[in-house]
Amino acid sequence: MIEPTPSQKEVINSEYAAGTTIKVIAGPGSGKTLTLMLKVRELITSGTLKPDEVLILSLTNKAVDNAVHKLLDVFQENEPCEVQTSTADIVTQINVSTIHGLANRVVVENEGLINIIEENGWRGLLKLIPPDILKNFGRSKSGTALTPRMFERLFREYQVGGKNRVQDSTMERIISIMRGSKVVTNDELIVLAAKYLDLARNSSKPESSASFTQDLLEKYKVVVVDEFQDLFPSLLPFLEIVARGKQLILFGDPHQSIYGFLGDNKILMQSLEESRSTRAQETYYLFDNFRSTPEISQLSSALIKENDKSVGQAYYSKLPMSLQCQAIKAADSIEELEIVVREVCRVVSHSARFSDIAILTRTNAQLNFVAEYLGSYGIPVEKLTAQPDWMSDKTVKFLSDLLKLCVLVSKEQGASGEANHLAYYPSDFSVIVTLGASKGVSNQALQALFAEAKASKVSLWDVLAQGRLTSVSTANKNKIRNYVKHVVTLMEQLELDADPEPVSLIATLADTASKLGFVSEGIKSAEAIDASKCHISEWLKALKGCIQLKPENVPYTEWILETQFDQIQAANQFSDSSQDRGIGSVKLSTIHSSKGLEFPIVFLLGSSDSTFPIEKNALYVGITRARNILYLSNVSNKLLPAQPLCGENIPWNAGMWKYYRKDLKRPCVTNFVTSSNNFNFLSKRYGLASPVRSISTFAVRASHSLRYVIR
Ligand SMILES: Nc1ncnc2c1ncn2[C@@H]1O[C@H](COP(=O)(O)OP(=O)(O)OP(=O)(O)O)[C@@H](O)[C@H]1O
Repeated sequence: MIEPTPSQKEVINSEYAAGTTIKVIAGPGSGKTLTLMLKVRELITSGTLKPDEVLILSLTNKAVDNAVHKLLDVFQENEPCEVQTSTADIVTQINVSTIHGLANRVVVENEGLINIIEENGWRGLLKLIPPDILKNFGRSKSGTALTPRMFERLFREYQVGGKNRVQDSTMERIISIMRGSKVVTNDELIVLAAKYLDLARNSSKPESSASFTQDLLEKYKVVVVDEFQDLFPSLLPFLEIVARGKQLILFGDPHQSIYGFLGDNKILMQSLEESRSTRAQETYYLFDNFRSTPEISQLSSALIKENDKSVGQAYYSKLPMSLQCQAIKAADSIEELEIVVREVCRVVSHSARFSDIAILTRTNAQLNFVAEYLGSYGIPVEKLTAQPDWMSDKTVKFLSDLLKLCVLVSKEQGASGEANHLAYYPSDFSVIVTLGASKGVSNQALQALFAEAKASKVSLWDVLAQGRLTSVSTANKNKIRNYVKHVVTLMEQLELDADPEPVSLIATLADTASKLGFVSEGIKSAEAIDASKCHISEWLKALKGCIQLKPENVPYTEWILETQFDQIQAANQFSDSSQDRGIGSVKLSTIHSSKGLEFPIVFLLGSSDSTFPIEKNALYVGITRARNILYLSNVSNKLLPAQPLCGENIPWNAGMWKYYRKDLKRPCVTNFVTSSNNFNFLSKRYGLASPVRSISTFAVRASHSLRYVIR
């Protein structure tokens, strides 16, 4: 059990008072996240607040995932509290959410199901633009076809252009399709949610407001925000209204602010603080560093050149590890990765495991290159992303889109006449996305059908279901009839009112997806199929959790779609096991996705192209992820001192390994081998036969160790 330091205790025991603000500023590894969890535990176990009066907000699904795990940990280690409720029950009642997830719940509650546009949505919308217009309208610099991502960027630029923008009929048409089919971007979601909260607050009959919206205004007493330095100005209207009248507790580290491209965090913080009516604010600092060795901490402090305020009295300090940070200098990316492979091999020949190691890059493209390169040596790797992989899996998304289509179409069919004759129908977007992703339906056919629907003022689904297909070719007709037939069967099979059981729900959706010839660009290899199966089973786990959180009067299928942002919390709380996934793999992450995490060994890759150096705060985040060993490769930043970076003979540094094993509570192991036979064996298996660099004794040993660990 961890004993909080005096400064952590001050935060944990700080007084609860409605309308006040508590700000906790602390460096990496100072126990911010832990203190946040202990503070929440204290508020609840002391009886000050009930679990359902606490709202914890994060920016990414991964951070929510992390927070739920940590909450479960801190409540589990607590002595049995007076309230006879199990840990999982208490944690279930605490609302841990992403800001966008919360905004989504408010909007859905007030205007029914909406679509938050993602890559498949942009791809679908792109299919509605005729080729001649597309040609003039947008093209990549290299002249290649417009990708959904490029289209999304153009759309954003157009919207930001405001009143001064030159009207573009295609963009205007896309905007009206989006409005009509309830399709919003993430930024629009925040604005809409703030609008509904404001309406509810000013309503003369508050009891008439929807209950989640009302709860958000009244039920919660404390709003805790983790990583406040990552908040950006467009979140302000929503945050300000959610936190009004409550105690707002903000944890963060301004030096770790790395989302500057979304807007200035300082502007948001200033406006947020000014908007608090009482303006009573207390600021606390945590000065300890439980994570990094003094050698690594020294390097990170040199980078930010801490000012007086943030240099306080540390209560706890680690002993030196007798190893300075390691500098890697390479002529190009290949040489850089050759050195990384060699060093990975060196450390795993000793007490390190592959899972101790993280390789951090600046961009996703670099990350993919590293994954491929290490993979070619047979080194197991695992990519970390800002949200769990299953949430962005294309197959999971398609199945979810199919479900949404069925729910929306059946709602529209059940609606009274007044809902008809709309310019666009909510189900239109789901048809565009699902029909567009099914095999063999051309863009021209989709455009013709859409035009027909608009001319007749009926929904796109009605055009298809009524067989008004005169404007499309015979081949397309057959595909579309096939699509309609399978979707109609799916709607019958799903029995939407009868709350289908999650396993059969997914099985039925998957069966229809295969009959529709759904092709996911991601699924081309056997490995990708395996990964997709794994993602579907994780989704299933989340859906099972969702059932347990569902209010009685909402149909299950609608609940799944409404809460899709929050399923991560359900997946965690109701999971049967908390097994360590991916043990034995080197973690690969962009610096951005590594936030809040720590690893015993970190390789921070720069780039051989020094014209684009890593931004200072990102470099700071990367460096401070390391617990024991830090390699900086081709990181050129003038703010870093030339010393104490140096190259050391790590394998023979016995004192360092002793420290390493003690710190990570590892048994003493030695994997040494000198026989070249092992290398010959491995060189065939892992393609080590003709390495770019000469084969040293280390390579022999490392190869042997690879064999051990991979087995
Ligand atoms: N009082 C304490 N005693 C011992 N270990 C502690 C204490 N407080 C925190 N730690 C440990 O320090 C490590 C870092 O803690 P935590 O992840 O909460 O830091 P953080 O401030 O949130 O870091 P970052 O800003 O990088 O996200 C964890 O391993 C945690 O268990």
